Amino acid sequence: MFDNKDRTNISELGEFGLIDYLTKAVEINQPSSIKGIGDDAAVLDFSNKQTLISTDLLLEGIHFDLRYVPLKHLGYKAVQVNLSDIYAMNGIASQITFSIGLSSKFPLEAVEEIYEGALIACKKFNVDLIGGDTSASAQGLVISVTSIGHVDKDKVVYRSGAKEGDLLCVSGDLGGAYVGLQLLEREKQIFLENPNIQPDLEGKDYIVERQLKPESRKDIVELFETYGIQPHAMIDVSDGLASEIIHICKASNVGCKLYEEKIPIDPMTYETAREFGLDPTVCALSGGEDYELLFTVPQEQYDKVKNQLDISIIGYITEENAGCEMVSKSGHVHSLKAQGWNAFEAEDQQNEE
Ligand SMILES: Nc1ncnc2c1ncn2[C@@H]1O[C@H](COP(=O)(O)OP(=O)(O)O)[C@@H](O)[C@H]1O
Ligand SMILES: Cc1ncc(C[n+]2csc(CCOP(=O)(O)OP(=O)(O)O)c2C)c(N)n1
Ligand SMILES: [Mg+2]
Repeated sequence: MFDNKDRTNISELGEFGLIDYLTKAVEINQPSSIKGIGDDAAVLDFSNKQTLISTDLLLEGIHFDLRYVPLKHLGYKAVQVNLSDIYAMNGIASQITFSIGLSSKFPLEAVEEIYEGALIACKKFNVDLIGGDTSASAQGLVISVTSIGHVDKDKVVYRSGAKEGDLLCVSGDLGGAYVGLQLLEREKQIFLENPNIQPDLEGKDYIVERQLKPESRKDIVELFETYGIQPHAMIDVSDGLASEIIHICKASNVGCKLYEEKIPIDPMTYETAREFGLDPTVCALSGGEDYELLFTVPQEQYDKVKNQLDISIIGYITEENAGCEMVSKSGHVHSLKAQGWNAFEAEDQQNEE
Protein backbone atom coordinates (compact mmCIF):
# COMPACT_ATOMS: atom_id res chain seq x y z
CA MET A 1 0.00 0.00 0.00
CA PHE A 2 2.86 2.38 0.67
CA ASP A 3 5.68 0.50 -1.10
CA ASN A 4 6.22 2.96 -3.92
CA LYS A 5 6.37 6.10 -1.83
CA ASP A 6 9.11 7.84 0.12
CA ARG A 7 9.85 6.05 3.33
CA THR A 8 10.98 7.89 6.42
CA ASN A 9 11.67 5.59 9.32
CA ILE A 10 9.68 6.71 12.36
CA SER A 11 12.68 6.04 14.60
CA GLU A 12 14.34 9.07 12.97
CA LEU A 13 11.79 11.29 14.72
CA GLY A 14 11.13 9.36 17.92
CA GLU A 15 7.77 9.35 19.71
CA PHE A 16 7.66 13.05 20.60
CA GLY A 17 8.95 14.10 17.19
CA LEU A 18 6.22 11.99 15.60
CA ILE A 19 3.51 13.51 17.78
CA ASP A 20 4.72 17.05 17.00
CA TYR A 21 4.86 16.23 13.31
CA LEU A 22 1.40 14.69 13.16
CA THR A 23 -0.36 17.31 15.25
CA LYS A 24 1.17 20.48 13.84
CA ALA A 25 -1.87 21.06 11.60
CA VAL A 26 -4.42 20.44 14.36
CA GLU A 27 -6.77 23.36 15.03
CA ILE A 28 -9.03 23.94 18.01
CA ASN A 29 -12.38 25.48 17.08
CA GLN A 30 -14.93 24.38 19.69
CA PRO A 31 -15.76 26.77 22.54
CA SER A 32 -15.96 23.70 24.83
CA SER A 33 -12.28 22.81 24.16
CA ILE A 34 -10.41 24.69 26.90
CA LYS A 35 -7.10 22.85 26.40
CA GLY A 36 -6.27 20.44 23.58
CA ILE A 37 -3.03 18.64 22.75
CA GLY A 38 0.05 19.39 24.85
CA ASP A 39 -0.59 18.65 28.53
CA ASP A 40 -1.27 15.52 30.60
CA ALA A 41 -4.98 15.77 29.82
CA ALA A 42 -7.26 17.90 27.69
CA VAL A 43 -9.69 20.20 29.48
CA LEU A 44 -13.32 20.57 28.34
CA ASP A 45 -16.24 22.64 29.56
CA PHE A 46 -19.79 21.80 28.51
CA SER A 47 -21.50 24.26 30.90
CA ASN A 48 -25.05 23.02 31.44
CA LYS A 49 -25.10 20.22 28.82
CA GLN A 50 -24.73 16.51 29.47
CA THR A 51 -21.44 15.04 28.23
CA LEU A 52 -21.39 12.03 25.90
CA ILE A 53 -18.35 9.80 25.57
CA SER A 54 -17.79 6.71 23.46
CA THR A 55 -14.78 4.68 22.40
CA ASP A 56 -14.04 2.03 19.77
CA LEU A 57 -11.07 -0.07 18.78
CA LEU A 58 -10.06 -0.87 15.18
CA LEU A 59 -7.58 -3.69 14.62
CA GLU A 60 -5.78 -4.64 11.44
CA GLY A 61 -6.88 -8.08 10.24
CA ILE A 62 -10.04 -7.98 12.37
CA HIS A 63 -11.73 -4.72 11.41
CA PHE A 64 -9.83 -3.80 8.26
CA ASP A 65 -7.53 -5.27 5.65
CA LEU A 66 -4.77 -2.95 4.42
CA ARG A 67 -4.52 -4.86 1.15
CA TYR A 68 -7.50 -2.87 -0.10
CA VAL A 69 -8.21 -0.16 2.45
CA PRO A 70 -6.33 3.08 1.64
CA LEU A 71 -4.81 4.58 4.80
CA LYS A 72 -6.45 7.95 4.29
CA HIS A 73 -9.85 6.29 4.11
CA LEU A 74 -9.03 4.28 7.22
CA GLY A 75 -8.29 7.44 9.21
CA TYR A 76 -11.51 8.98 7.96
CA LYS A 77 -13.60 5.88 8.73
CA ALA A 78 -12.09 5.43 12.21
CA VAL A 79 -13.39 8.91 13.10
CA GLN A 80 -16.79 8.43 11.42
CA VAL A 81 -17.64 5.16 13.16
CA ASN A 82 -16.96 6.85 16.48
CA LEU A 83 -18.88 10.04 15.84
CA SER A 84 -21.80 7.80 14.85
CA ASP A 85 -22.15 6.65 18.49
CA ILE A 86 -22.50 10.26 19.69
CA TYR A 87 -25.18 11.01 17.08
CA ALA A 88 -26.96 7.80 18.15
CA MET A 89 -27.54 9.48 21.55
CA ASN A 90 -29.09 12.47 19.72
CA GLY A 91 -26.00 14.51 20.63
CA ILE A 92 -23.49 16.60 18.72
CA ALA A 93 -19.86 15.46 18.69
CA SER A 94 -17.33 18.15 19.55
CA GLN A 95 -13.99 16.45 20.31
CA ILE A 96 -12.10 13.22 19.64
CA THR A 97 -8.91 11.62 20.85
CA PHE A 98 -7.03 9.53 18.31
CA SER A 99 -4.62 6.80 19.39
CA ILE A 100 -2.44 4.58 17.23
CA GLY A 101 -0.22 1.56 17.67
CA LEU A 102 2.23 1.12 14.79
CA SER A 103 4.28 -1.89 13.79
CA SER A 104 7.71 -1.28 12.28
CA LYS A 105 6.42 -1.75 8.71
CA PHE A 106 4.77 1.69 8.84
CA PRO A 107 6.89 4.59 7.64
CA LEU A 108 6.10 8.16 8.63
CA GLU A 109 4.34 8.75 5.31
CA ALA A 110 1.83 5.99 6.10
CA VAL A 111 0.94 7.48 9.48
CA GLU A 112 0.66 10.88 7.87
CA GLU A 113 -1.97 9.52 5.48
CA ILE A 114 -4.02 8.05 8.33
CA TYR A 115 -3.89 11.42 10.09
CA GLU A 116 -4.80 13.29 6.95
CA GLY A 117 -8.00 11.23 6.63
CA ALA A 118 -8.80 11.66 10.33
CA LEU A 119 -8.34 15.44 10.14
CA ILE A 120 -10.55 15.71 7.05
CA ALA A 121 -13.31 13.96 9.01
CA CYS A 122 -12.75 16.28 12.00
CA LYS A 123 -12.97 19.36 9.83
CA LYS A 124 -16.05 18.20 7.96
CA PHE A 125 -17.93 17.29 11.15
CA ASN A 126 -16.60 20.23 13.14
CA VAL A 127 -14.85 18.31 15.91
CA ASP A 128 -11.52 19.16 17.58
CA LEU A 129 -8.76 16.57 17.87
CA ILE A 130 -7.72 17.13 21.49
CA GLY A 131 -5.29 14.30 22.20
CA GLY A 132 -4.44 10.65 21.85
CA ASP A 133 -1.61 8.23 22.38
CA THR A 134 1.12 6.86 20.12
CA SER A 135 2.98 3.61 20.59
CA ALA A 136 4.88 0.93 18.75
CA SER A 137 2.92 -2.28 18.24
CA ALA A 138 4.50 -5.73 17.95
CA GLN A 139 2.19 -6.65 15.10
CA GLY A 140 -0.25 -4.79 12.91
CA LEU A 141 -1.93 -1.43 13.07
CA VAL A 142 -4.20 -0.51 15.97
CA ILE A 143 -6.41 2.57 16.03
CA SER A 144 -8.58 3.64 18.92
CA VAL A 145 -10.78 6.71 18.78
CA THR A 146 -12.72 8.22 21.66
CA SER A 147 -15.40 10.70 20.78
CA ILE A 148 -16.90 13.28 23.08
CA GLY A 149 -20.08 15.21 22.56
CA HIS A 150 -22.87 17.02 24.32
CA VAL A 151 -26.64 16.99 24.46
CA ASP A 152 -29.41 18.85 26.28
CA LYS A 153 -30.57 16.84 29.28
CA ASP A 154 -34.12 16.58 27.92
CA LYS A 155 -33.00 15.57 24.42
CA VAL A 156 -30.74 12.59 25.16
CA VAL A 157 -32.03 9.35 23.58
CA TYR A 158 -31.22 5.91 25.00
CA ARG A 159 -31.63 2.43 23.53
CA SER A 160 -34.11 1.75 26.32
CA GLY A 161 -36.88 4.26 25.58
CA ALA A 162 -38.99 2.43 22.95
CA LYS A 163 -42.71 2.14 23.76
CA GLU A 164 -45.42 -0.14 22.40
CA GLY A 165 -47.02 1.48 19.33
CA ASP A 166 -43.89 3.49 18.37
CA LEU A 167 -42.94 3.62 14.71
CA LEU A 168 -39.62 1.93 13.91
CA CYS A 169 -37.57 4.10 11.54
CA VAL A 170 -34.17 4.04 9.90
CA SER A 171 -32.15 6.66 8.01
CA GLY A 172 -30.55 6.15 4.59
CA ASP A 173 -30.22 2.67 3.13
CA LEU A 174 -28.77 -0.59 4.40
CA GLY A 175 -26.54 -3.47 3.27
CA GLY A 176 -24.31 -1.38 0.98
CA ALA A 177 -21.19 -1.48 3.16
CA TYR A 178 -21.39 -5.27 3.38
CA VAL A 179 -21.86 -5.77 -0.36
CA GLY A 180 -19.00 -3.28 -0.95
CA LEU A 181 -16.83 -5.41 1.32
CA GLN A 182 -17.71 -8.57 -0.66
CA LEU A 183 -16.67 -6.78 -3.83
CA LEU A 184 -13.34 -5.64 -2.37
CA GLU A 185 -12.68 -9.12 -0.97
CA ARG A 186 -13.37 -10.68 -4.39
CA GLU A 187 -11.00 -8.29 -6.14
CA LYS A 188 -8.36 -9.01 -3.49
CA GLN A 189 -8.62 -12.75 -4.20
CA ILE A 190 -8.36 -12.20 -7.95
CA PHE A 191 -5.34 -9.94 -7.44
CA LEU A 192 -3.65 -12.47 -5.12
CA GLU A 193 -4.09 -15.17 -7.77
CA ASN A 194 -2.95 -12.95 -10.63
CA PRO A 195 -1.27 -9.64 -9.67
CA ASN A 196 -1.46 -8.44 -13.30
CA ILE A 197 -5.23 -8.14 -13.19
CA GLN A 198 -6.39 -4.66 -12.14
CA PRO A 199 -9.35 -4.43 -9.74
CA ASP A 200 -12.67 -4.07 -11.55
CA LEU A 201 -14.79 -1.79 -9.39
CA GLU A 202 -16.22 0.23 -12.23
CA GLY A 203 -19.76 1.44 -11.74
CA LYS A 204 -19.68 0.27 -8.11
CA ASP A 205 -18.63 3.57 -6.54
CA TYR A 206 -21.58 3.87 -4.19
CA ILE A 207 -21.18 0.54 -2.39
CA VAL A 208 -17.37 0.74 -2.34
CA GLU A 209 -17.71 4.17 -0.71
CA ARG A 210 -20.25 2.83 1.77
CA GLN A 211 -17.56 0.38 2.92
CA LEU A 212 -14.43 2.53 2.68
CA LYS A 213 -15.76 5.98 3.48
CA PRO A 214 -18.92 5.87 5.60
CA GLU A 215 -20.59 9.13 6.65
CA SER A 216 -22.05 9.30 10.15
CA ARG A 217 -25.53 10.85 10.34
CA LYS A 218 -25.05 14.17 12.09
CA ASP A 219 -27.51 15.53 9.52
CA ILE A 220 -30.28 13.32 10.94
CA VAL A 221 -29.72 14.68 14.45
CA GLU A 222 -29.91 18.19 12.97
CA LEU A 223 -33.09 17.21 11.10
CA PHE A 224 -34.66 16.05 14.41
CA GLU A 225 -33.86 19.46 15.87
CA THR A 226 -35.26 21.34 12.87
CA TYR A 227 -38.55 19.41 12.72
CA GLY A 228 -38.99 18.95 16.48
CA ILE A 229 -38.70 15.16 16.26
CA GLN A 230 -37.82 13.55 19.60
CA PRO A 231 -37.11 9.81 19.21
CA HIS A 232 -37.99 7.51 22.11
CA ALA A 233 -35.05 5.15 21.45
CA MET A 234 -32.07 5.17 19.09
CA ILE A 235 -28.96 3.16 18.13
CA ASP A 236 -26.55 3.31 15.20
CA VAL A 237 -26.35 0.41 12.75
CA SER A 238 -22.82 -0.96 13.12
CA ASP A 239 -23.57 -4.68 13.41
CA GLY A 240 -26.59 -5.02 11.10
CA LEU A 241 -30.27 -4.06 11.34
CA ALA A 242 -31.43 -7.27 13.07
CA SER A 243 -28.87 -7.04 15.85
CA GLU A 244 -29.62 -3.35 16.49
CA ILE A 245 -33.40 -3.88 16.55
CA ILE A 246 -32.90 -6.63 19.11
CA HIS A 247 -30.67 -4.32 21.21
CA ILE A 248 -33.43 -1.69 21.30
CA CYS A 249 -36.15 -4.25 22.05
CA LYS A 250 -34.17 -5.94 24.86
CA ALA A 251 -33.15 -2.63 26.44
CA SER A 252 -36.75 -1.32 26.22
CA ASN A 253 -38.54 -4.57 27.19
CA VAL A 254 -40.65 -4.49 24.03
CA GLY A 255 -41.12 -6.53 20.85
CA CYS A 256 -41.38 -5.34 17.26
CA LYS A 257 -42.76 -6.08 13.85
CA LEU A 258 -40.44 -5.31 10.94
CA TYR A 259 -41.65 -5.37 7.32
CA GLU A 260 -39.10 -6.78 4.85
CA GLU A 261 -40.57 -4.78 1.96
CA LYS A 262 -39.98 -1.53 3.86
CA ILE A 263 -36.24 -2.06 4.45
CA PRO A 264 -34.43 0.61 2.39
CA ILE A 265 -31.92 -1.00 0.02
CA ASP A 266 -30.14 0.96 -2.72
CA PRO A 267 -30.54 -0.51 -6.25
CA MET A 268 -26.78 -0.97 -6.64
CA THR A 269 -26.63 -2.85 -3.33
CA TYR A 270 -29.58 -4.98 -4.45
CA GLU A 271 -28.17 -5.85 -7.87
CA THR A 272 -24.63 -6.53 -6.65
CA ALA A 273 -25.90 -8.72 -3.81
CA ARG A 274 -27.82 -10.74 -6.41
CA GLU A 275 -24.71 -11.02 -8.61
CA PHE A 276 -22.94 -12.53 -5.59
CA GLY A 277 -25.81 -14.94 -4.96
CA LEU A 278 -26.65 -13.10 -1.72
CA ASP A 279 -30.10 -12.18 -0.43
CA PRO A 280 -30.16 -8.35 -0.24
CA THR A 281 -32.43 -8.50 2.83
CA VAL A 282 -29.91 -10.67 4.66
CA CYS A 283 -27.16 -8.16 3.75
CA ALA A 284 -29.24 -5.39 5.37
CA LEU A 285 -30.17 -7.48 8.41
CA SER A 286 -26.75 -8.94 9.18
CA GLY A 287 -24.08 -7.15 7.12
CA GLY A 288 -23.27 -4.19 9.35
CA GLU A 289 -21.13 -1.06 8.99
CA ASP A 290 -23.94 1.04 7.52
CA TYR A 291 -23.68 3.64 10.31
CA GLU A 292 -27.26 4.71 9.76
CA LEU A 293 -29.52 5.64 12.69
CA LEU A 294 -32.27 3.25 13.78
CA PHE A 295 -34.86 4.90 16.04
CA THR A 296 -38.42 4.79 17.28
CA VAL A 297 -40.85 7.71 17.45
CA PRO A 298 -44.31 7.93 19.02
CA GLN A 299 -47.17 7.60 16.51
CA GLU A 300 -48.12 11.25 17.03
CA GLN A 301 -44.89 12.16 15.22
CA TYR A 302 -45.91 10.22 12.08
CA ASP A 303 -46.64 13.45 10.19
CA LYS A 304 -43.15 14.74 10.98
CA VAL A 305 -41.30 11.67 9.69
CA LYS A 306 -43.50 10.46 6.82
CA ASN A 307 -42.27 13.02 4.26
CA GLN A 308 -38.58 12.91 5.16
CA LEU A 309 -36.93 11.48 2.05
CA ASP A 310 -34.01 10.03 3.98
CA ILE A 311 -36.08 8.30 6.67
CA SER A 312 -37.97 5.03 6.15
CA ILE A 313 -40.66 3.71 8.47
CA ILE A 314 -39.89 -0.01 8.55
CA GLY A 315 -42.18 -1.35 11.27
CA TYR A 316 -43.57 -0.71 14.73
CA ILE A 317 -42.98 -1.60 18.35
CA THR A 318 -45.13 -4.29 19.98
CA GLU A 319 -45.38 -5.67 23.49
CA GLU A 320 -42.49 -7.76 24.81
CA ASN A 321 -44.18 -11.17 24.58
CA ALA A 322 -44.84 -10.71 20.85
CA GLY A 323 -41.07 -11.01 20.28
CA CYS A 324 -39.03 -9.45 17.47
CA GLU A 325 -40.55 -10.50 14.16
CA MET A 326 -40.15 -9.79 10.47
CA VAL A 327 -43.00 -10.07 7.99
CA SER A 328 -41.40 -11.25 4.74
CA LYS A 329 -42.37 -10.01 1.27
CA SER A 330 -44.43 -13.17 0.82
CA GLY A 331 -46.29 -12.53 4.09
CA HIS A 332 -44.54 -15.15 6.21
CA VAL A 333 -43.57 -14.19 9.75
CA HIS A 334 -40.01 -14.97 10.93
CA SER A 335 -38.46 -14.38 14.28
CA LEU A 336 -35.47 -11.98 13.99
CA LYS A 337 -32.05 -13.39 14.82
CA ALA A 338 -29.06 -11.29 15.80
CA GLN A 339 -26.63 -12.75 13.32
CA GLY A 340 -24.65 -9.52 13.33
CA TRP A 341 -20.96 -9.36 12.76
CA ASN A 342 -18.88 -10.68 15.63
CA ALA A 343 -15.17 -9.87 15.91
CA PHE A 344 -14.56 -13.05 17.92
CA GLU A 345 -16.15 -15.27 15.29
CA ALA A 346 -13.93 -13.68 12.67
CA GLU A 347 -10.94 -14.49 14.84
CA ASP A 348 -12.02 -18.14 15.24
CA GLN A 349 -12.42 -18.48 11.50
CA GLN A 350 -8.95 -17.06 10.94
CA ASN A 351 -7.48 -19.50 13.44
CA GLU A 352 -9.12 -22.39 11.65
CA GLU A 353 -7.60 -21.46 8.31
N1 LIG B 1 -14.03 -3.71 27.57
C1 LIG B 1 -15.09 -2.98 27.98
N2 LIG B 1 -15.11 -2.50 29.23
C2 LIG B 1 -16.15 -1.76 29.66
N3 LIG B 1 -17.22 -1.47 28.92
C3 LIG B 1 -17.26 -1.93 27.66
C4 LIG B 1 -16.20 -2.71 27.12
N4 LIG B 1 -16.52 -3.04 25.85
C5 LIG B 1 -17.73 -2.47 25.60
N5 LIG B 1 -18.19 -1.81 26.68
C6 LIG B 1 -19.45 -1.07 26.84
O1 LIG B 1 -20.55 -1.91 26.45
C7 LIG B 1 -21.61 -1.15 25.82
C8 LIG B 1 -21.93 -1.74 24.44
O2 LIG B 1 -20.76 -1.67 23.62
P1 LIG B 1 -20.76 -2.02 22.08
O3 LIG B 1 -21.57 -3.25 21.84
O4 LIG B 1 -19.34 -2.01 21.62
O5 LIG B 1 -21.54 -0.78 21.49
P2 LIG B 1 -21.33 0.00 20.10
O6 LIG B 1 -21.81 -0.92 19.02
O7 LIG B 1 -22.19 1.21 20.24
O8 LIG B 1 -19.86 0.31 20.01
C9 LIG B 1 -21.10 0.28 25.80
O9 LIG B 1 -21.62 0.93 26.93
C10 LIG B 1 -19.59 0.12 25.93
O10 LIG B 1 -18.98 1.27 26.52
C1 LIG C 1 -11.19 -7.29 7.09
C2 LIG C 1 -12.60 -6.94 7.51
N1 LIG C 1 -13.29 -7.84 8.23
C3 LIG C 1 -14.55 -7.55 8.62
C4 LIG C 1 -15.14 -6.36 8.30
C5 LIG C 1 -16.56 -6.07 8.72
N2 LIG C 1 -16.69 -5.29 9.93
C6 LIG C 1 -15.69 -4.61 10.51
S1 LIG C 1 -16.21 -3.74 11.88
C7 LIG C 1 -17.79 -4.31 11.71
C8 LIG C 1 -18.93 -3.96 12.65
C9 LIG C 1 -18.64 -3.16 13.82
O1 LIG C 1 -17.53 -3.62 14.57
P1 LIG C 1 -17.53 -3.72 16.14
O2 LIG C 1 -16.14 -3.98 16.61
O3 LIG C 1 -18.59 -4.66 16.57
O4 LIG C 1 -17.90 -2.22 16.50
P2 LIG C 1 -18.97 -1.67 17.53
O5 LIG C 1 -20.26 -2.38 17.28
O6 LIG C 1 -18.39 -1.90 18.88
O7 LIG C 1 -19.05 -0.21 17.17
C10 LIG C 1 -17.88 -5.14 10.59
C11 LIG C 1 -19.15 -5.77 10.13
C12 LIG C 1 -14.37 -5.44 7.54
N3 LIG C 1 -14.85 -4.23 7.18
N4 LIG C 1 -13.10 -5.76 7.15
MG1 LIG D 1 -18.17 -0.68 20.62
